[in-house]
Parts: sequence; structure tokens; C-alpha cells
Amino acid sequence: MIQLDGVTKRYGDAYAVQDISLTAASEATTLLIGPSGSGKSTLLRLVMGLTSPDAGTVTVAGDRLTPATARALRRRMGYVIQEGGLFPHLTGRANAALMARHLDWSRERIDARIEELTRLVQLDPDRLAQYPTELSGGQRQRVSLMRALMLDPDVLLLDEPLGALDPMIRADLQDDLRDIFRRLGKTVVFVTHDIGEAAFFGDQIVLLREGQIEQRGAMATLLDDPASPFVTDFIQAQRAPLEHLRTEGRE
Ligand SMILES: Nc1ncnc2c1ncn2[C@@H]1O[C@H](COP(=O)(O)OP(=O)(O)OP(=O)(O)O)[C@@H](O)[C@H]1O
Repeated sequence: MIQLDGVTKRYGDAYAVQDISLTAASEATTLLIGPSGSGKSTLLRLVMGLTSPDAGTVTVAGDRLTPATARALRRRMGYVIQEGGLFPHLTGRANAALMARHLDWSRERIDARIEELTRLVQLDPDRLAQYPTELSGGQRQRVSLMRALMLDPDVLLLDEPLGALDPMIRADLQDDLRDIFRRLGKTVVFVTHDIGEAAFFGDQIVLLREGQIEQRGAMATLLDDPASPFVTDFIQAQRAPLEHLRTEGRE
């Protein structure tokens, strides 16, 4: 579980995140959505301890995040970003095993974990000998997910992990990811711009606006009982595929 209490982060005079209190439950997926600049990535970075709040507290799996605990707590969190963030000079395997090697895991233990994760993320094991530039976007994100899961973290944070993928690969990975989240039962926090993706994954949807929570709840609640016109506008701003064909009377 992740808990934020009254968390504020300012850059200069501007609030990136303002007085946010939020619980991301265990064994559930919390979706952060909102316009560009609304504070989604800042929230994830605050949870990772990559940036510290000006006010408020962050608690991860029961432990309060402070400069003193951040390093150890970060090992209990897996983090995946849009382009994967893999090191280009390391093979897929070396990228996935990086933290385990840093922690002096034995070769046997690393090999066993890599094999287990390769099966979980459904990656052809041969791909692991390749460098990130030799992999497709979807394969890269599967390796990124392996890296994030290597130490079997309590928490998985994903910042637009599928944003750079073409629609068919994206749909494939969405199916696989949802299955993986359900199987692992971890606390998952997932940032996306895409309403459809949020609805597909989200047990809880948190819609941010200018660093504050505009509305949270199930997607059906945001649709049927919007807290403000902004909620409706945000949801409706995303066109359904082929919508224009209908409005042009071609269906
Ligand atoms: N390191 C930084 N220095 C200064 N301002 C920052 C920094 N990081 C974020 N901000 C500002 O904080 C606000 C929130 O940014 P953040 O990246 O969290 O938004 P976001 O919702 O993730 O946006 P996007 O969807 O475009 O990724 C923005 O106004 C941004 O310009």
C-alpha cells in the first residue's frame, strides 16, 4: 500500500503537486490521469523518493519515506518509464539483472529469477542477449518490466509505459500487463494520458488537475457522476476511434 498525506511539491512559486492525500491499495491498480503538467510524474517521483516533498508524508508498504529510508525503500519499488529507460550499452539480460548484481546475488539466483521473469513477461529468452536498440518498443518494455520486477518489489510504478508503442503492440501489452498485475497482486500505480487505458486497468482512477485531485473513484463514477465540468471535458476530449465517420453519416 502507498499512502500520501498532505503532500505538496513546489518548483519556485509554482505548485507541481498541492496538498494531495491519496491511498493506493495493495493488490489493486491505481491510475493517475490528467492533462500535461497536472503533476502525475511528480507524484510518482515523490513516491520513489527521487524528489522530496515540501510538505506532507509518503508511506510505502508501512514505512515512512525520508531521505534516510529512501534508498532502502526504493529497492522495494519497481519503476517503468515510457521509453523503458534501459541502459543502451547493456544487453537486455544485464539491464534486467543490474540491481541484483549490485546486491551481489549469486549467478544461479540471478539466472533462476531471469528465467522466471522471462516466462512471466512472455519474452523470447534469445532477446535478452540483444541491446535495447536491437529490440522493438514492445520487447524493450517487457525487459523494462523484468528489470522493475527483478527484486520482487512490493510496489510497481509505471509512468506512461505504453505511450510510445503502436496500437496493436500496445493492446497486446495491455492484455499481458493486466494479467501480470492480477497474478502478482502488488500495489500498482500507473500513469497514462489515455482514458481507454485507464478504464482498462484502473481499480481506482485519480484525475489530477493543476497539482490537485479533481476526482477519484471508479471510471464509471467519473463518467456518470462527474465532480465538475472539467471531468466531463477531460473524458470527452478523447475521440473514440472512427467517431468522425459516424458524425459524417457514413455508418
Ligand atoms: N524538475 C522540475 N523543475 C521545475 N518544474 C518542474 C520540474 N518537474 C516538474 N515541473 C513542473 O511541475 C508541473 C507538473 O509536472 P509533471 O511532469 O508532474 O506533470 P505531468 O502531469 O506528469 O505531465 P505530462 O503528462 O506532460 O508528463 C509542471 O508544471 C512542470 O513544469
